[in-house]
Amino acid sequence: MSADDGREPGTTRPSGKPNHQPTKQLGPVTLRRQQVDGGSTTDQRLLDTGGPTDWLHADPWRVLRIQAEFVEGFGALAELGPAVGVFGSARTPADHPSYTLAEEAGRRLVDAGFAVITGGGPGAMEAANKGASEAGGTSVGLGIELPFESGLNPWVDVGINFRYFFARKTMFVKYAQGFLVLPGGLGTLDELFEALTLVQTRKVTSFPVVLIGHDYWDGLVGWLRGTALAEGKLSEQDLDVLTVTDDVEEAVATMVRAREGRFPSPPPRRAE
Ligand SMILES: C/C(=C\CNc1ncnc2c1ncn2[C@@H]1O[C@H](COP(=O)(O)O)[C@@H](O)[C@H]1O)CO
Repeated sequence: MSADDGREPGTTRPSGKPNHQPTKQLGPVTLRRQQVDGGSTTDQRLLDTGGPTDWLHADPWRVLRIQAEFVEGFGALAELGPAVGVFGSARTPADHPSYTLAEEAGRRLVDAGFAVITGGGPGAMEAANKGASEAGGTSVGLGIELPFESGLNPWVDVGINFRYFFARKTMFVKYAQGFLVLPGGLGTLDELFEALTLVQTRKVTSFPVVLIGHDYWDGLVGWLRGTALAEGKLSEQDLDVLTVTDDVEEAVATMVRAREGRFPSPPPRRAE
């Protein structure tokens, strides 16, 4: 519909075409015949609170929610400073050695000047947030809306709740300079392999990934080297960023070294 034909945009128009079928123009999208919703106007649907709400959940509108997640995430984390992501099982109980290691990791990372970013959930995430918060550092939780809602753990001091995994995952890799990965299941493996893929494809550079716990991770690393690498499915270089240790202090030292490599002292200012 043209803007100068005297009719409200997006409403029914006699076109002169067969049967004067209603036409609706939504930006670049044209709808005709039964695709046009019952001839109601935009403001009518806005004010008619009893009306159908399906449009709220339509994919084109979902884009705005997705966009909002990026805007809110970028806004909340813009001034975070150097940070490390800590990942691990949501099911790690508080009396498990992995919980203690995650807590120690959170604390040591803060002592080394890092903010700590986790998935904001229970288990290893909670432990890392606890260590970071108790050490007086910045304890970030990027939560995810799940059908079995567990909410942000109580040790998250800066929390954002995401609906979309992909928006949340962007925040992890954008704001963390490396990952410490404790024993975990599918969620942890997803986060681990996303980081390795982004390094392999040079989407992120200088991004150390430290797996904590030889007993848990050696089998996986052995398979990556003995099968995936041996059969040419990845290259030695792709695994260069990956180390395994039982020593949290060493894991944090790896992050510090990477930070020093990535952020050398700034060049002297030029005289004006
Ligand atoms: C399973 C339970 C709660 C799940 N709650 C979560 N909250 C936030 N983030 C989560 C949650 N579950 C998984 N994640 C993400 O995946 C990683 C852990 O997954 P895993 O399969 O447990 O290894 C973790 O790093 C999060 O980013 C009930 O307790």
